[in-house]
Amino acid sequence: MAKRFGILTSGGDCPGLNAVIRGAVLKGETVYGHEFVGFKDGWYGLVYGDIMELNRSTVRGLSHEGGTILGTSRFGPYQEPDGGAENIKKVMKNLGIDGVIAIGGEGTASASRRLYEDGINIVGVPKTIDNDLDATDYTFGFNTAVEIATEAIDRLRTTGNSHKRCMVLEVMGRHAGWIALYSGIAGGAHAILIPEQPESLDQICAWVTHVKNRGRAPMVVVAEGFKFPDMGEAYSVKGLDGFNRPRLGGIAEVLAPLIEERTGIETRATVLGHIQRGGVPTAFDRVLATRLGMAITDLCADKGWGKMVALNGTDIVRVDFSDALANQKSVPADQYQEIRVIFG
Ligand SMILES: Nc1ncnc2c1ncn2[C@@H]1O[C@H](COP(=O)(O)OP(=O)(O)O)[C@@H](O)[C@H]1O
Ligand SMILES: O=P(O)(O)OC[C@H]1O[C@](O)(COP(=O)(O)O)[C@@H](O)[C@@H]1O
Ligand SMILES: [Mg+2]
Repeated sequence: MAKRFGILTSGGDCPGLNAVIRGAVLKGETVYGHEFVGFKDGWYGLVYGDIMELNRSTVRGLSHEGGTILGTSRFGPYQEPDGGAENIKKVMKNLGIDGVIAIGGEGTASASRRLYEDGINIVGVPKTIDNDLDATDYTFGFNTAVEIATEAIDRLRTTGNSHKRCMVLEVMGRHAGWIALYSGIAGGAHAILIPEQPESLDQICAWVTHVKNRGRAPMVVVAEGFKFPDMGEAYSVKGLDGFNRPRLGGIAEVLAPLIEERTGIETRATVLGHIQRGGVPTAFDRVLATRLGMAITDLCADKGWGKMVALNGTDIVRVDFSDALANQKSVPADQYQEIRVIFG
């Protein structure tokens, strides 16, 4: 019997979300005869039954479009006064929805696990540009973010060289420094600073000075979540997000004047911000997202509630929400050391 599934995108947006939606709807309709709706603005659409129809024609040409046609938010499914599993079950029943497909990061997966434990038919697709979700080798959106950050480094290097300045580029990465590490390696940065590995100002300035003494313009890449050894929390001056977590961003603006003061080298900071999350996904991300979207309809057809699809090597596999949430995927110390030896 044909089934009807509701798709939502939750948390920070990320290039490739639309490709997942398209992959799911195309395969679900073609192979299983399933029907789909989209919940608008993340969990909000599920809690309030705010939906849009999804079918072959509404997902046409979507795989190269950034953002999410469904909208996203940091609204929580248990948010008072109307959230909670019992209300959601009623909404699903009224709309004739047999299962929910939640596309999101670790926050969305935590909420999904809780809903699953409370009796909701729900499956997940991992997304985050930060690439910090365990149980999947890569998340779509990450490759796109790395490409954008690498292009930014290339551009900063030419202007830095012209003025013989030290250039500091800040990229996203709340808990994990994957974007900084990959773009920094690709762009030949002279120092890469990540949340997992505190570095002292003395050490950073020693690298910068060494580069300058060789007649080069120093290029430093820093993740927003980077901390000096004496910092308890990452730098945050922008208040809280919709889920009451500190909004990060701006550590490059702190670091640049410190470098300039300490080394005497003129230094400029650039905060790349949401440019990393916008626009057209790379081919790699479109392929990964489309495959995950198609695989999630197989999971729905098999009633694999409580699970997510994930990339393992070149295969799309199924993992429990709990396994995906057991660990955060941080940059391992040895991978950082591997590149750190050539800093400066
Ligand atoms: N443990 C949790 N229990 C219930 N809801 C949660 C939980 N963690 C996150 N959420 C909800 O899911 C939303 C998406 O999570 P968030 O961390 O913001 O994005 P992402 O899913 O991209 O990591 C949050 O803003 C919050 O409303
Ligand atoms: O400005 P926003 O939308 O609150 O999000 C900023 C955060 O979202 C991210 O881009 C992605 O995080 P999530 O994947 O957990 O949503 C982080 O790198 C960044 O700290
Ligand atoms: Mg998150």
